[in-house]
Amino acid sequence: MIVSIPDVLDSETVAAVRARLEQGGGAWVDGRATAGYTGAPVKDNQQIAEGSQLARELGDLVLGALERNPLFISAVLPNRAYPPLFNRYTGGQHFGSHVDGAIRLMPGHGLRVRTDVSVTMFLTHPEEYEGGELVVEDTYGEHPVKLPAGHAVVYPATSLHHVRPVTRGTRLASFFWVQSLVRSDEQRALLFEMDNAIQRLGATGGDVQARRSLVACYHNLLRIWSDT
Ligand SMILES: O=C(O)CCC(=O)C(=O)O
Ligand SMILES: [Fe+2]
Repeated sequence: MIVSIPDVLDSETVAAVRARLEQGGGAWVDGRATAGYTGAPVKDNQQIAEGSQLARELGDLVLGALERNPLFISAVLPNRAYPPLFNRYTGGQHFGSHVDGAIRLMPGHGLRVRTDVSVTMFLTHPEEYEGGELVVEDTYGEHPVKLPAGHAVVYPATSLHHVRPVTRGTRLASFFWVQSLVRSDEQRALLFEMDNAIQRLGATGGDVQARRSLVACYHNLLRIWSDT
């Protein structure tokens, strides 16, 4: 399930984050620093050094905004998140097809995060650069994603994906992974659809008892399918 989450960061916050990243100077390092042995040969970008003060501060801001976003919560059912990273592609840089590693060690914690959901938060406007689409591959084909600054996309970390070459301008983004309460993308998608239907029934003042039964089913499925 690929879900776009609009308006996570407002334009002032995007501008403030970008200003900090653009002054990042020496904090920008070769993106291969965090790539595994299949990702590294196809990865050509830069990232803010993992664990740096800048990545921590801006990462908290991105994560805080997503954790207050009802659509993100409903689609991802987050359990724990890997601290957000920040990347930059320019001058033809790209990231070839790869799958994200299943387990990541949280820097400085010794805690492991199983990567169920991958997140990209766009920080540059689509008109500012050419190319740079995040393309998620699944059994239905290739799905190119290029969203306005401040919008995020979440997609199953099980999918092969790539970022097309940025042939003009610069693409800035934040990206990270979430261990969901529900490991299976199929089960998460069902719960998401059910939650959407429940919200619509609430908004349209539909049958209150039927809605209550659906809410009970939602929670009882979550009880069966979740691990914490
Ligand atoms: O830049 C992006 O949107 C995704 C980056 C990515 O796939 C990764 O770093 O594993
Ligand atoms: Fe990736």
